Amino acid sequence: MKTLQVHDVTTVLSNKKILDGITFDVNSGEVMALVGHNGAGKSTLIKTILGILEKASGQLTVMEKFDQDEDFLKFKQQISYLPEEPLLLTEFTVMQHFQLYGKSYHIEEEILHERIERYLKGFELTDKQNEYPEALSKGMRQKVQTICAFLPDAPLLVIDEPFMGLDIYAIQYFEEILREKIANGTSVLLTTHQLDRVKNIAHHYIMLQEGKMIQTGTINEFKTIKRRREQ
Ligand SMILES: Nc1ncnc2c1ncn2[C@@H]1O[C@H](COP(=O)(O)OP(=O)(O)OP(=O)(O)O)[C@@H](O)[C@H]1O
Repeated sequence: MKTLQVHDVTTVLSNKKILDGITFDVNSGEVMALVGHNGAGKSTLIKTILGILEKASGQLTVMEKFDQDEDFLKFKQQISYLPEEPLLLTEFTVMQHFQLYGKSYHIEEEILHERIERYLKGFELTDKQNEYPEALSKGMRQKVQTICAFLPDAPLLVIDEPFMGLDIYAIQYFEEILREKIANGTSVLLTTHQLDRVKNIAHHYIMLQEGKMIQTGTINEFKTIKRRREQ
């Protein structure tokens, strides 16, 4: 099953082509890493897939049936997103954020509570569940945002720079949950500046440069290229 199909996607911002003819698939249970220098177009690609930015042309399909142009709501419900910086709502407590995600993704009440309890414990946030974001540290806010992204069983998980702001224990727990999800068939599309940190999770990579795909392959191929360059 192709969880995500990106076909000839072009994005134009301020009359400039920021993404140019991007085409790739992510299969179920597969992890795709987007790499590239600052300004290569990684965030633009993610925002275009999520519909935060409008594509100028091309086609985006999830689960081989939900087209971004035809049924945006269904398309979006198949995707869970973890941004690089937490996007929490100041007027909602930690628990209220989780309930909001539960409602948006139609998560069964019992399952939702089980997951909330498990992730709060894993990220050592149980005593913070009734706090508002302003009472949390930056890392704690990122943990809350991570839990929000982990709660749904969405087939595609999009992560902008994983592990951002998390301590070593939180990174270990993050990886544990991520691996569990991947083993259960979740596909992951992530961006990273440090492929070394995700080389044991990712299966494939795409290298972007000035909005174009200049290289793609398996992570093992990437490691070989990198080694050759370093020799
Ligand atoms: N709203 C905008 N209007 C015009 N140009 C933009 C806009 N947003 C981004 N860009 C340009 O698009 C290009 C790609 O930016 P993008 O943020 O996608 O890169 P990135 O690969 O995510 O970089 P980084 O690694 O620094 O996060 C850059 O040249 C940037 O200046």
